[in-house]
Amino acid sequence: MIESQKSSTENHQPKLKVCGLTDLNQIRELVALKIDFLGFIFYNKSPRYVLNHLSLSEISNINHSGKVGVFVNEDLEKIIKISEEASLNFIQLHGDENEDFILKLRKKLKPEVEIIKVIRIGNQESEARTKIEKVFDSAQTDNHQPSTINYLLFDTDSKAFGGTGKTFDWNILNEIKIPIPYFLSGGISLENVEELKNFVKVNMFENKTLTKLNIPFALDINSKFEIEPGIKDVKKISKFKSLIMNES
Ligand SMILES: O=C(O)c1ccccc1N[C@@H]1O[C@H](COP(=O)(O)O)[C@@H](O)[C@H]1O
Repeated sequence: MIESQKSSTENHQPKLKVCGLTDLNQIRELVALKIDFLGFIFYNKSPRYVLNHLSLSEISNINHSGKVGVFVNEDLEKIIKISEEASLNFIQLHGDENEDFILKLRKKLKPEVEIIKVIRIGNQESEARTKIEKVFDSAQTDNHQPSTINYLLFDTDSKAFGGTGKTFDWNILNEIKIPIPYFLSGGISLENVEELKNFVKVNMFENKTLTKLNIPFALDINSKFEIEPGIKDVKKISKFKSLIMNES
């Protein structure tokens, strides 16, 4: 486990990712706010498609160690090229990428670039469990390195893949053993912040039989903190951060 994973699970304070960024001034404000992860969407069907607004070299010049590129069923060579030219630190696979693809990607990516695999959750706990097990079972049978996937990210299932602003039932995760740190995503907003804090607390104090990793490693916010797609409401993000960090 890398240092950043250790510190977050030990102090139980989830980190924060803001996704769908397209504006350099806003990115500077978020860097000043010490947001842990900055998400850029490289899916051209998204209304937050970053390359309509910023070039790869502009993204590369952003001085931050948590730059996440979000891809949906993208060509492997294209992910590698974008990852290198934009100096990304994390690759978020938000589509139906299979284990074979992920292994090939791992081999071609720079070793320091980490992989976040998204699992889209519907209404069924059993389905969520199967999806998680599938990712890790095949990793073992194929002799994959344990570090092929560094993080999971749970988002609400949808035909649009992501950015729907819809939540799933987080309690589905309560009884599932999640083997690596995860990002919690999907419709997180100021309106469900108390519910969210409660979810984190339940996993911290009541699920003693489960690993501490069941506490989200990071929270991922997006469409519920926007003025329009890709343009964030930085004040709202700052308020959310204070509430989550118990600063107010
Ligand atoms: O935001 C998008 O447009 C998007 C499109 C395709 C795949 C992922 C996308 N965003 C990711 O969706 C989740 C949740 O967003 P929301 O809070 O429900 O709006 C987040 O992880 C984004 O990375």
